[in-house]
Amino acid sequence: MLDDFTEVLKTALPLKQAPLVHCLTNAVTIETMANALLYIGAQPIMADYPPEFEDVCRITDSLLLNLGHLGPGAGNVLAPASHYAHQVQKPTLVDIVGISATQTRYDLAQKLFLDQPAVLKGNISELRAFTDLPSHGRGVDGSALDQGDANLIELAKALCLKAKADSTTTFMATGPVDLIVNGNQALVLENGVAQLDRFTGTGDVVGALTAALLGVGLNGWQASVCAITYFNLCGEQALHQLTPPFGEATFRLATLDQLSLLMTQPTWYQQLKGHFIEIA
Ligand SMILES: Nc1ncnc2c1ncn2[C@@H]1O[C@H](COP(=O)(O)OP(=O)(O)OP(=O)(O)O)[C@@H](O)[C@H]1O
Ligand SMILES: Cc1ncsc1CCO
Ligand SMILES: [Mg+2]
Repeated sequence: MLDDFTEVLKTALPLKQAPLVHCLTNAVTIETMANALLYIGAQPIMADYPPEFEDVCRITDSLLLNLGHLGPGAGNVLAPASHYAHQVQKPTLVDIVGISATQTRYDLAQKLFLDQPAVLKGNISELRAFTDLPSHGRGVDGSALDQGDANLIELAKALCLKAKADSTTTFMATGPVDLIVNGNQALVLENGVAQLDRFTGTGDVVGALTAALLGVGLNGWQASVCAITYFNLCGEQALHQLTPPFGEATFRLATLDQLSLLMTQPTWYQQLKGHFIEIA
């Protein structure tokens, strides 16, 4: 079954057309996100002024809502964008950054979920908070204490319940290993390197890549597997190419550089590592 995904990866990247992605995102990593989209051959538009939403929605292929840095009146920005996209069936990704930290983010995440985004993502600790499981998340960072096989199965089951029968949302929980849940299917992805946890915005970039892939017609499940695997292989390749000693900033740049390079290697997708887990 994992072979089906290698086929999706192989056909999805390089992109055959450039999706235009509407991003409502945080001020910390906004530039990294915009450039990451350009590096993979997509196009970003950052527009967070509600009167523009209708026009922007008309020209864009997907919507990304990132809760990372809520400004005054954020509820009046993210929720209307989400409702509008839902009405016109624009594929949407919600990144629930920091929801273990504040009640405001938790409430907003639950509200946005009601609009049935194609993908709802966060790190493993954020997804545990979203499903009301105990979470060791701190600020916007996930905790290794929320990893481990038993925790992953517990989270997969909670997400399954959360989704209910008619939901089409794919859930993505990132960390040292990543969990993807859709309906009663759960997949654990195993690519990546520990250094990806040492610069900010790695999860935000994975969200942007996923939104771009939704914009070219992949479903939530396919887009999630493809985005995580591609980004994590970029990290693996960066580490492989650097000669020690090197600092975190050098690793960050090398990883971002791989966003445009890795897909030019004809067999990049063969490095996908993962396995399905039983949650029935
Ligand atoms: N220890 C690790 N080993 C392998 N891959 C990792 C590790 N930590 C993170 N990653 C990868 O880095 C990406 C981002 O995951 P992470 O859980 O750190 O996101 P995040 O906490 O939302 O990040 P940010 O808040 O900085 O945007 C994912 O693709 C994940 O697989
Ligand atoms: C550090 C930080 N704080 C809010 S958003 C963000 C970037 C990671 O999402
Ligand atoms: Mg994050």
